[in-house]
Amino acid sequence: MKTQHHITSQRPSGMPIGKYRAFADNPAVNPGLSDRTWPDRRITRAPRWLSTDLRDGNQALVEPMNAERKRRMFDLLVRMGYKEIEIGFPAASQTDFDFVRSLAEEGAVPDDVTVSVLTQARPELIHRTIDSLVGMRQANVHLYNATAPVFRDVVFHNDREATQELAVAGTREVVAYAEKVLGEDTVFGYQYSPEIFVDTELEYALQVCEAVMDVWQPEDGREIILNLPATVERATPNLYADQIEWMSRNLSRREHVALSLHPHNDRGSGVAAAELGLLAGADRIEGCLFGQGERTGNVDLVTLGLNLFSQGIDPMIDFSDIDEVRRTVEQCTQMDVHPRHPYGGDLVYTSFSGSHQDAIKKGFTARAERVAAAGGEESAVVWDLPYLPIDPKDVGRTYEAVVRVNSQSGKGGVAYLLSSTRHLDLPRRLQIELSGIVQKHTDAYGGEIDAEKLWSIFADEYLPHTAAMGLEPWGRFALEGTTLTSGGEGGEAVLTVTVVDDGERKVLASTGNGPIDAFVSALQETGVEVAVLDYAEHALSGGEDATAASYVECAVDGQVLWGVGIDPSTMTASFKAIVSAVNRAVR
Ligand SMILES: CC(=O)SCCNC(=O)CCNC(=O)[C@H](O)C(C)(C)COP(=O)(O)OP(=O)(O)OC[C@H]1O[C@@H](n2cnc3c(N)ncnc32)[C@H](O)[C@@H]1OP(=O)(O)O
Ligand SMILES: CC(C)C(=O)C(=O)O
Repeated sequence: MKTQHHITSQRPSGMPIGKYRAFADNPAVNPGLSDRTWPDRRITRAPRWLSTDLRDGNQALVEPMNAERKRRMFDLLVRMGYKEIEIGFPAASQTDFDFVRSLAEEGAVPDDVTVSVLTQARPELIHRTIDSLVGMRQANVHLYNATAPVFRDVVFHNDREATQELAVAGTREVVAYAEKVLGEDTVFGYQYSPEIFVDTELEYALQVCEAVMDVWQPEDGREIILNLPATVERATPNLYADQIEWMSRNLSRREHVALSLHPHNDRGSGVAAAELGLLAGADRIEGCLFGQGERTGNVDLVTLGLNLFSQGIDPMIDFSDIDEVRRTVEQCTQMDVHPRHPYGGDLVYTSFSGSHQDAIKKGFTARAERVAAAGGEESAVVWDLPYLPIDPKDVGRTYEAVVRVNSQSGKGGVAYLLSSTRHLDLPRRLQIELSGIVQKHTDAYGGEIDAEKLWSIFADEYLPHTAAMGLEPWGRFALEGTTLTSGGEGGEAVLTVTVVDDGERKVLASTGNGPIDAFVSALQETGVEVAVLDYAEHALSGGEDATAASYVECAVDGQVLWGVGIDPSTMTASFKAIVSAVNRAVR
């Protein structure tokens, strides 16, 4: 046999790559830091979060949220613990304006929450925006204008000076109008975003931000939020981190600046960009739950928060009922969260494949032992489970969905499902036998075997006389009753067994070293040769009428196979298990 070392069949795609340029090659946007510090840093605490679900998220919806859906989203964000919430673009529509007014008039914004509203740098829009805030306790106006060359040239037909002047004049207008309109009761703050920051020449972006700061005059107790958006994500996240570190180093009055990130996800690396940007010195992140937002979305606040959680860092946001969060977001946005979405998707804690299920099952067993050794103190034992980066229970998921069985599954998954839903702890060789039986079903019918279906397959195979799932009883033998008396010669067990053998009631009497030995001898009277090879049992529930499960591996006329019995009496459960094995052998 030859071994293959290289795949050599790749060929040029023929796609028009000549149209594109490497972003990193532009020295105006790539600071080319050789002394960057972010790669050696660690994130040790949560940043300030701003949810822009009601603005950037909302403006990206086919059908923007109505007042009722906006309110439901707002209340969710407050419940989860977001302290900065962008509640809309009040100048965009009457719905947005009225929503802001309703929050102000109903006093619906908790004292520790600051709302924010977005506006273009156009006086009439600024006025309308600030008018919406009257009576609000704490509010930020967020003003933006695009600063990147293609926007200056193509969209605004403005040179650098005029673009900077738009930002400066807009800021002046905000300050002047807010002073005129908002009363003493409103704590008023300001945020500026050079939109399309990532494509803007860095020196120029810095210059515009400085000019805006000169108007706002940040100082102690008067911060400015400077938000540096990856309006369209354009490069690998390390480049965004370099840009952020460069800005953070070069901004004057840095101690009065809340340096904010606003990543989008066009290249699918919004989360990575946000995390590297934090390492690079940012203080604050703007995003949306489950990454709603323009095109491929804003950065996902759920993933960012739970990424922190998985590292033992408090996200300062409550994700303990992730399904409720997801349901509310789906209702409000009328968009589905993908089943594979990190942390919140339907399938993200689920394993179908055999080796994963096996490892998870072993992981749960090992963890239970460690927790027991720690005196039952769950949080004293570090989470370290195969394939599960966080404990699904911590976000309100049950363990039932962790393992789902289909044609890719093995014994571990099948055993896990029976154990978690029916509390049956099958011996290893029985797991292997059952897995083969389940595999035949999945091969024949495809699809998933859920817990109910698995139980019906199991009951039909091993418990044919249990009135489970309305299954037809089958099998040569049915056990009607047994009477055990001890005290035979030499302390032998003396047993009377009543069975129905192919429709005929038989009363069999026998003796043996113990009840099982006597039962096997009784069956021999019917012409069946049985030897018990292995035996296991456990209780199924606590209390006086605890039900027992018995598993018996038998050689029946030379054929080795398992039987299962369930009965309130351990002894009867083991007799039933032997009958189960015999019936299976002669089926
Ligand atoms: C990256 C982002 O997400 S930015 C936020 C974007 N969100 C939204 O736009 C949602 C809400 N927007 C709207 O409802 C509308 O755009 C409105 C009500 C604000 C304005 O509507 P209109 O007056 O009809 O203008 P329109 O949306 O077409 O805006 C384009 C004009 O605004 C100018 N403009 C765009 N952005 C800005 C800005 N930040 N500051 C000043 N002027 C701007 C454009 O240059 C253009 O001017 P022109 O007509 O002289 O060529
Ligand atoms: C207004 C700004 C912050 C924005 O939404 C963007 O650049 O994506």
